[in-house]
Amino acid sequence: MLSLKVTNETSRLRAVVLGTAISNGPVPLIEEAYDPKSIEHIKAGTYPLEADMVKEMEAVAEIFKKYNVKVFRPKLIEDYNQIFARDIAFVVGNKFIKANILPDREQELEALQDVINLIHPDHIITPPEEVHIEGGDVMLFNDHIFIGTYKGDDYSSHITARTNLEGVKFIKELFPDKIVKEFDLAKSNIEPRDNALHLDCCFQPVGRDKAIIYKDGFRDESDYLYLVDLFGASNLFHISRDEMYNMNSNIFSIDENVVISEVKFLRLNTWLRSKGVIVEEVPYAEISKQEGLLRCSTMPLIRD
Ligand SMILES: NC(=[NH2+])NCCC[C@H](N)C(=O)O
Repeated sequence: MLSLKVTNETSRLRAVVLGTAISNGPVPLIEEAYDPKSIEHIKAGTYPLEADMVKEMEAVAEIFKKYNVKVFRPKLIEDYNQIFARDIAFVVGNKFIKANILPDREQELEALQDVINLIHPDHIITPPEEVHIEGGDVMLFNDHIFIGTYKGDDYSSHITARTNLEGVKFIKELFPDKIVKEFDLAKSNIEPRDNALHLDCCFQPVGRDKAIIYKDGFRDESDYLYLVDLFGASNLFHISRDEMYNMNSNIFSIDENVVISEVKFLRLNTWLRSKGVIVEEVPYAEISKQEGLLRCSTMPLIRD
């Protein structure tokens, strides 16, 4: 049995699911893609090659090995995208909450059955159908749960809006002792530079009291100011529109002072090191073409 425990984004990692790029399938048609950055690369003929993405993910697996983190991988589904393990389920405290994910991605959860079998059935939660929620939108910060959502009336026309207000309400009811704060995120089906696909595409805590943030990812300035107030302006690393597009907020913490980051995130990695953080660099630029990065492709099961 697995004793699940996750209460924040940065405590020492012990067990994690890492997605896989093996048998990722052929280049999707534009109408099959479900995020604008993939569409951009399909149109440009620069959609990432499976072999390159497999190499990038193996570099992450190596780092987990170095830090003695137990790694689970999904069972392979032939010709199916299983890179972004983060979104299909998520752990809050000792609960494993199955996501109600985009229908295009539904089969990804079945591939985790071997992991799910190791979890006490009382700790597995299946939300009702009206709840839309994906793990990339759920972020833990000790007594807080942050949730990315989209409050526009045109929610249903945005394939990039993945967590609805029913999802926020569901988490509030499930964890009455937590401070649940939702954030209304900028969405665009066509321009990846104006699209915060999930909360982790524009914000993420790092260390004990710091965070990476992209101001314009928030539709409502008061949501952004809530985080400025909570973390303190001097503890926030602000990223630009291009840095957001390159997914600088989507690094992944192994410990309060150890992160995995992309090798080309020079400005961010320099800031992290200046704060005493050990930065394990990996190439992840090919994966990033699908509008996800390191946090998106990992799902923590146990942290200290
Ligand atoms: N947690 C994340 N930000 N995940 C990114 C997932 C990207 C994937 N292309 C999708 O649209 O679903």
